[in-house]
Amino acid sequence: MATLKPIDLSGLHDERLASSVRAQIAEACETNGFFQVINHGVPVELMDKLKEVGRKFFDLPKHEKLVYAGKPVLGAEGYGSRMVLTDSEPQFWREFVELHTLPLSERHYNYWPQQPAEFHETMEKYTAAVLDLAHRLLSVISENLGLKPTYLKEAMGETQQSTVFQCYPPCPEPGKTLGLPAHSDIGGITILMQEGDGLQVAAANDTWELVPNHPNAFVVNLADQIEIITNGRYKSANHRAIVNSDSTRRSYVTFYYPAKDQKIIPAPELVDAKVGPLYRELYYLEYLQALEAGRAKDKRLVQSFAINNPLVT
Ligand SMILES: O=C(O)CCC(=O)C(=O)O
Ligand SMILES: [Fe+2]
Repeated sequence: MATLKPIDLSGLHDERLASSVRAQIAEACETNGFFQVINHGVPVELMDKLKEVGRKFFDLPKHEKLVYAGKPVLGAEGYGSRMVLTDSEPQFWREFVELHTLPLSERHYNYWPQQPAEFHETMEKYTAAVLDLAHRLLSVISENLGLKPTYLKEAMGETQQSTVFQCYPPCPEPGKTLGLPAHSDIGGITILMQEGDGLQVAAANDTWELVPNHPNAFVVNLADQIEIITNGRYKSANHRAIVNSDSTRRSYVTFYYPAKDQKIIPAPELVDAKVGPLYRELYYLEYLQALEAGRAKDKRLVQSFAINNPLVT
């Protein structure tokens, strides 16, 4: 499992190893689109620094964090918290800060914490390094599919990027809630680092498989728009975050996704001429609207864009 044994990306620069690394990425993408990477080119000191500024922010008194409170609407930015225990629907047990970083015009600095003082500079450096990693991964993934290296990047148009700092405090009754309920990511590709175990990905027979925390590794997962663009060759897997009773867990999640007016189309090269495309064309805005209208409980959101096809489950 590529989530258990991280893929060593340094091999991409070594002629003798590159094809094996590419094959490992292809296999992970075909399995469930979840894998971990090490030696990925993002400096470890920068990863540690982002974790440090995140931790220092969450450790501030509540009233100082509320200065950055976001509005409860889709695509909102800023600080928020939801701590719900219930016997019925899975709920949230988390604090978070969500910040847009790209395009530059979407950086709303009023939501960016002023404390700790190094927050802004660290965010800027970290998200630039993670953007570069996203582009390198998208290029390998495109080539693995027989497409030109820039295919997936271009298919998503002008890059949008945001980072969510997630903080899951200890929970007195972890069986009665979830950090984050099951979902697939709606954008293109997600790059996450975690502190502590708690991320789980859907496995066979309605079970959940832990994505173990490897220090200095990133967890990469493919999201819904990649599923559509690859015409279902690569799936966007459901995942969730569980909580525990004795320690705080944090994760730092960077989303890469299309602009609202970007048209998303299954790559013609990946469409079987006899079967036709498995998903319909859409503008990304329609996807956001479908999300806002509510996810169907028993199916993944991306299935509502499938063209009546039993191959899309
Ligand atoms: O905290 C985690 O490990 C999962 C976060 C996640 O899935 C998300 O933010 O979309
Ligand atoms: Fe997610």
